[in-house]
Amino acid sequence: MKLLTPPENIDCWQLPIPDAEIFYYPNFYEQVKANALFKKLYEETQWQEDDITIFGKTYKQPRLTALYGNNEKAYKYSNIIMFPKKFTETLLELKNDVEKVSPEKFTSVLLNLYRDGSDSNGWHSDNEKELGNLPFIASLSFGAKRSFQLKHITVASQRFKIELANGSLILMGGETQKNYKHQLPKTKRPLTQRINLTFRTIY
Ligand SMILES: O=C(O)CCC(=O)C(=O)O
Ligand SMILES: [Fe+2]
Repeated sequence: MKLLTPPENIDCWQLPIPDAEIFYYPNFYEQVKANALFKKLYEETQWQEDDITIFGKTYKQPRLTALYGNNEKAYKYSNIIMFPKKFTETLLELKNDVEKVSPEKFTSVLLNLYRDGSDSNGWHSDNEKELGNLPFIASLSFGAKRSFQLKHITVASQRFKIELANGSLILMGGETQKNYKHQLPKTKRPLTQRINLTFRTIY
């Protein structure tokens, strides 16, 4: 797996990987602001712990989640249906900031809270039909730095990872969700909590 490291002092970096359009902003928020946002999001979010069913067995999802949006449309994945709560002021502020650099506007945000290194998010593409034909996703990270991995769906040798820093933003567009799966693996390193927000359009 190839580690991708952004050049120093860069605002926005396109990941050098084939068949994907991914842009990384290592310092979308400066550290003091990012820390304050972590605390706010941690406290304000109505976190839920869902069960997932895989091959007939039920497990606790290895993270806490929440869905907020400006429409009523439910989001279904891995046998879970989530119904959105109304955007909070904090979430609207973040959506507005992200939309300044994103070519797309968003209806919804899915939040993930990884409580420690044993919380994770397994291999998947964000390709549910309600996200449209070419899903565009903007992903903000706060708190502990975690490794985000990508693997090409048909070319096994194309595997990449990037460390997502506190206050960073990553945009995934074009055919990224068609050609790649991504994951946030468990790690044995002792880690503090991380909050991730993925802004999406749910049609
Ligand atoms: O936590 C992350 O960085 C990834 C989250 C993700 O892939 C998702 O919620 O679909
Ligand atoms: Fe995802």
